[in-house]
Amino acid sequence: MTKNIGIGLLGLGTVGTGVAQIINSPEGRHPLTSRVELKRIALRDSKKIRALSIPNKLITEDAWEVVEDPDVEIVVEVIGGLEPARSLILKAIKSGKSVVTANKAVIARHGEEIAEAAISSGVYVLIEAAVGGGIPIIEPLKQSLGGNIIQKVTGIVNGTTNYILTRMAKEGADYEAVLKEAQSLGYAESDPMADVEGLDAADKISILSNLAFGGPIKRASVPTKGISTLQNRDVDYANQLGYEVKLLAIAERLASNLENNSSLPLAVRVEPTLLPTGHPLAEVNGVNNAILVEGDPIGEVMFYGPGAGAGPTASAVVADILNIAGIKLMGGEKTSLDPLLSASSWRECHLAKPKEILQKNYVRLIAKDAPGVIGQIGKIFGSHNVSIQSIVQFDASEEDAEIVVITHKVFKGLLTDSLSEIQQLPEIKQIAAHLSCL
Ligand SMILES: NC(=O)C1=CN([C@@H]2O[C@H](COP(=O)(O)OP(=O)(O)OC[C@H]3O[C@@H](n4cnc5c(N)ncnc54)[C@H](OP(=O)(O)O)[C@@H]3O)[C@@H](O)[C@H]2O)C=CC1
Ligand SMILES: N[C@@H](CC=O)C(=O)O
Repeated sequence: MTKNIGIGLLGLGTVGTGVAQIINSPEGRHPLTSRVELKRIALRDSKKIRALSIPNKLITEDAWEVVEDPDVEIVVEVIGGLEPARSLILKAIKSGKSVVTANKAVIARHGEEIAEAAISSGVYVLIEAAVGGGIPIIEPLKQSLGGNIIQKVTGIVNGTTNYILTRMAKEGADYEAVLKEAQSLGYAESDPMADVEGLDAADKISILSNLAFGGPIKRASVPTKGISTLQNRDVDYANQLGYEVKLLAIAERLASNLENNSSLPLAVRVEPTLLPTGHPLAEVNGVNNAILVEGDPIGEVMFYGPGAGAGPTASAVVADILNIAGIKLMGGEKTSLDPLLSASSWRECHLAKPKEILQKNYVRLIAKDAPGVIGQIGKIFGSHNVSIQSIVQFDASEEDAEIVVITHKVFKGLLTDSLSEIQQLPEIKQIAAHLSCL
């Protein structure tokens, strides 16, 4: 019998612990599970090992020992952050080891460099856990949907913020308290600002966009707005008007026919968005994520499930480990011959200018409660060709009114121009909120 495949685990926190638990309990699982073996595990502080029976000799506080260990054939990177994660991954690849990572931050920024290194070393880098936690979405985009022209990917891809928004909307829970809870459940990033400011979702949509449309975009240029400034009253007004508010990550192609070799324009963004009640993503609650993919000829297909936490994320990491182990046990790696598994880019893509993007909008204005204000607002929108779906007045106080406008789809530039003009009206005190709508 051939020897088992040696695994080097970088990180033994929420995800690393989940991975170790699965590998150490192969009974009842796929037979390949008992053919992979933890050989070395790194964490920063070895006193922090959780309730796991792991022999001391496997543990090190020096992550480089893991990537350099000759018994390690697959390196699993679940330490997070950019450095030393990037350098450890590159070193592992250079040493001929395949890599499995859940680190979307590093893949969104250095994915091209890592993919190129992997191809030239003939090893795999698999990233299923980097987007959607336990939901299979990377492999479906790389393989199962390969025959489609993808039009749009719309996702709830951050479990922490969806958990917070759900608890706030359903129970009126306090933002700070629910965020702490999400941290203690292992959902949040080590710096939870990455979750609540939308950065984690922007990492994930950059990765999905690359897979869906065939080329990388500049991660730093993805327009990103999180939920930290979202106000309860907007969630409340949205609900009254028949919408749910979710942090959506969207990547959409803006051209159907392209001249050969020209760059594909994309609209990619992360922002709190109103979804009509009844939209499939409006029903996705708690830590769950969902990714709706629209393609030709498939139409719409939605991937749904737990988007964060030890078990679901470890499920995706271990699936990648077993994929690679299976190939190795069958007689070796063959990545450079296997473009679908390696997922290298094949086209140039670029982000469209914001003013070229069509979207529906929710705008909340605070105005003096004076006759004719709504008419004036409507007139200005009309003069910029911004068509209004609804305009509703809510009373904020005795003197002030809150006016909520929902527009039809309009170029962002036209909306911005009309809001600048509306802001000059003497009756308008503030443009208090501007969100997009589906
Ligand atoms: N938690 C989740 O639900 C999900 C997480 N991910 C991703 O998985 C990765 C890990 O996340 P998670 O498990 O939650 O993070 P944790 O903070 O819980 O765990 C990180 C682990 O890495 C160790 N570590 C950090 N830096 C080093 C270093 N330089 N050398 C050695 N060990 C180090 C930490 O050690 P110590 O504790 O001693 O500091 C800890 O064991 C991240 O990239 C995250 O984005 C992806 C999907 C879901
Ligand atoms: N912090 C992330 C973890 C999974 O990617 C999230 O909340 O989704």
